[in-house]
Amino acid sequence: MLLLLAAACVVAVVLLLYMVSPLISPKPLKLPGAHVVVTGGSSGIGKCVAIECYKQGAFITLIARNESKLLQTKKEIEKYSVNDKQVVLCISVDVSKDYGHVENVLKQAQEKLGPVDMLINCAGTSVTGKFEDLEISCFERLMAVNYLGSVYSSHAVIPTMKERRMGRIVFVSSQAGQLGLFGYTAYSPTKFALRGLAEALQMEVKPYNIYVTVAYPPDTDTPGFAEEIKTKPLETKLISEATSVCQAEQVARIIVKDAIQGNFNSFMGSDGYMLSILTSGMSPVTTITEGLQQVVCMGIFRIIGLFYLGSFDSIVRRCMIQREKSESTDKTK
Ligand SMILES: NC(=O)C1=CN([C@@H]2O[C@H](COP(=O)(O)OP(=O)(O)OC[C@H]3O[C@@H](n4cnc5c(N)ncnc54)[C@H](OP(=O)(O)O)[C@@H]3O)[C@@H](O)[C@H]2O)C=CC1
Ligand SMILES: CCCCCCCCCCCCCCCC(=O)[C@@H](N)CO
Repeated sequence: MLLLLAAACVVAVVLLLYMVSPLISPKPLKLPGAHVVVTGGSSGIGKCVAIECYKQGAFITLIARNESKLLQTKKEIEKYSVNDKQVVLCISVDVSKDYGHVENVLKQAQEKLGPVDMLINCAGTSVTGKFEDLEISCFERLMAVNYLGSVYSSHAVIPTMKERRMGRIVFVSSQAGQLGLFGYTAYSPTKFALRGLAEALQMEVKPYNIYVTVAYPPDTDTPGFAEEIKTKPLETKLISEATSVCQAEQVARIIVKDAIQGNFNSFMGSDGYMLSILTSGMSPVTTITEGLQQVVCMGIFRIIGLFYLGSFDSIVRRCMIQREKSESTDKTK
């Protein structure tokens, strides 16, 4: 009886998804000649995203603070030109400080290279540490850069996208924006916040043919990651070993592909796949197969997830015992 009910449910879901499928599959964005803005485009994942779009014929605006890093990256990107009209524009601005300023520079970029077809919000930074060891200013700064920086840039380009009834907005979250882990009390909430923003915004702009993508990269080999690792607690390091470190080029390729297709979810690797199914919640689906996979796999992935959580808890406990031991031997010395 129960089995029959389950089967009926699955059939109903399939039918429903097929009914709404014309509404949920966007037309791919054409990159040749398109204007792509990449915040955080002078380093790491953002730089590789810019290169990937440039290789496919896009015009690029790079946004970051440090001017010399921007110019150096511009030169690097220009090596990959596919036609002699392509332009790489650099804008030095702090996306987290003054909304008026961000709005202004994006207006200037649109005057030079035309309306923005795709915005990739990649500017971001991380700080790890135990909750009580992190200064309050860290929480404020990370929220300002990672979350508000994405709000400001997106807010400045959405009106024109709505007028043109086309566009793509990408938010670069993190696997740490899908689950909370030891050491990420300041960072994770900023990445979870992007998901909430993306869901609400997607519902608003879908009728205008604008598609929102949230990317959840795992640890990725970038200058930012090299900086982060210097102060990572042992617990965070050990837990992060559950996934391997990705190459920025590979992460960028997947983000660009998903953004062009208008996929809401962008993940990397098998653990990324499991996490995205597990945390799909009430997020929009872009293909029928995606919805189906969520329905079918959610339960089994939860079981696998519980094993991961158990192993993370035991890492944290072991580290605590180890620490207490070494502290007490220190005292007896
Ligand atoms: N590397 C990783 O392991 C992962 C990274 N991510 C996320 O991906 C994004 C990129 O990370 P990654 O490539 O490692 O970072 P990097 O530190 O290598 O690059 C960060 C970029 O953002 C710019 N930036 C930083 N702060 C600001 C600001 N306030 N205003 C404007 N630009 C700014 C930097 O330039 P400048 O300093 O000159 O301003 C730089 O171009 C981040 O959002 C990060 O959280 C997600 C998952 C994993
Ligand atoms: C059922 C499936 C379970 C899968 C468990 C996966 C375990 C996740 C470990 C995540 C490591 C945190 C990555 C943060 C990356 C990041 O954003 C920073 N490096 C930024 O600099």
